[in-house]
Amino acid sequence: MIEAHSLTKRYGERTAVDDLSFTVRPGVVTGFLGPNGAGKSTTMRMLLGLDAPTAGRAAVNGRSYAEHRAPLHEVGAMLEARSVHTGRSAYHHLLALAATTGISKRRVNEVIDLVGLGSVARKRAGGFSLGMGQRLGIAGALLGDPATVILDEPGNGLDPEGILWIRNLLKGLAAEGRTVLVSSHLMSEMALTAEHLIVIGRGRLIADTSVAEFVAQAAGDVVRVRTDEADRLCSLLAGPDVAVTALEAGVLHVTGLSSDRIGRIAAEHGVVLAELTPQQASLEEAFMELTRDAVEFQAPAARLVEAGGKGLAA
Ligand SMILES: Nc1ncnc2c1ncn2[C@@H]1O[C@H](COP(=O)(O)OP(=O)(O)OP(=O)(O)O)[C@@H](O)[C@H]1O
Repeated sequence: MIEAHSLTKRYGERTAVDDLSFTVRPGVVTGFLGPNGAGKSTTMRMLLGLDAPTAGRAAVNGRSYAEHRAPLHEVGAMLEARSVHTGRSAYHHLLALAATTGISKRRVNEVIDLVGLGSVARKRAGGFSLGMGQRLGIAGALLGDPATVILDEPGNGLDPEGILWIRNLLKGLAAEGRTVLVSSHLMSEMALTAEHLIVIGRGRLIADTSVAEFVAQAAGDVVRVRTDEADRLCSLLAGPDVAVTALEAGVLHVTGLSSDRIGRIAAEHGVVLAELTPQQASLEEAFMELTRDAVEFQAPAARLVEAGGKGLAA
């Protein structure tokens, strides 16, 4: 179990993490999401005692990291996959790590097999690909057979097979009753891996919810409508809380009205609909929607136009 209580970290004027509280429970994979610069890495470093909070406190399995007598057995982490002595082999890197906490050679060989590095374990880690480096980082995190695992972007640099492997690994670790907190930018992957999400933006908590609820909350009542009379339908749907976006010719995305209501309005006015589909947002869309105000660097977004307003956004 991981607990953050009002965690705050300031760097001079900049507040990287702002009064952040959450609990990560064992048994499910929890995704840790947020736009670039949201404070994910800073939070993870504070959970691991690598950064001191300006205020608040963090606990892993009931105690702060520093209070654990054998921290590698409590929490395994991979923050930067490349924090490896590049001249050492994967085997010797792990052996050196193991030696500091009395972990056996047998366990070193076990984790090497677990992450699929058996054939290259005696090679210099400096020559490893990004994906192999990630596997080595994960091996290091699992060395102490920890009850809690914290991984920052573990899928980085992995090919599709590697991504599938990490998904199954994380789910397996959670199924064994471990606490698994994992950050990622790969939303589609997170949707398949995580059951629960903690989403932050500008250092603050945006959501602490299940993946299903997160998506449902963001999806709102978007309905996809296809018709040859898009402009006319747009005027007919006009209302104070209704927004219509034209994504392509003849296709409208409507929010603020149910598909039932849209269908009735169209029928009343003889507008023929070729499609009327309530939309399920992807995790990516839900994430973009809920963190829109929290991103640091923003590209111009697609324009939304009130139905019946000055026209449709292209
Ligand atoms: N050592 C530091 N000194 C000053 N500012 C820092 C330091 N570390 C992080 N920051 C700032 O704190 C904020 C949060 O950074 P952090 O790396 O935790 O975000 P992140 O969510 O992990 O981002 P990314 O997804 O890009 O990795 C950023 O604005 C960053 O510039």
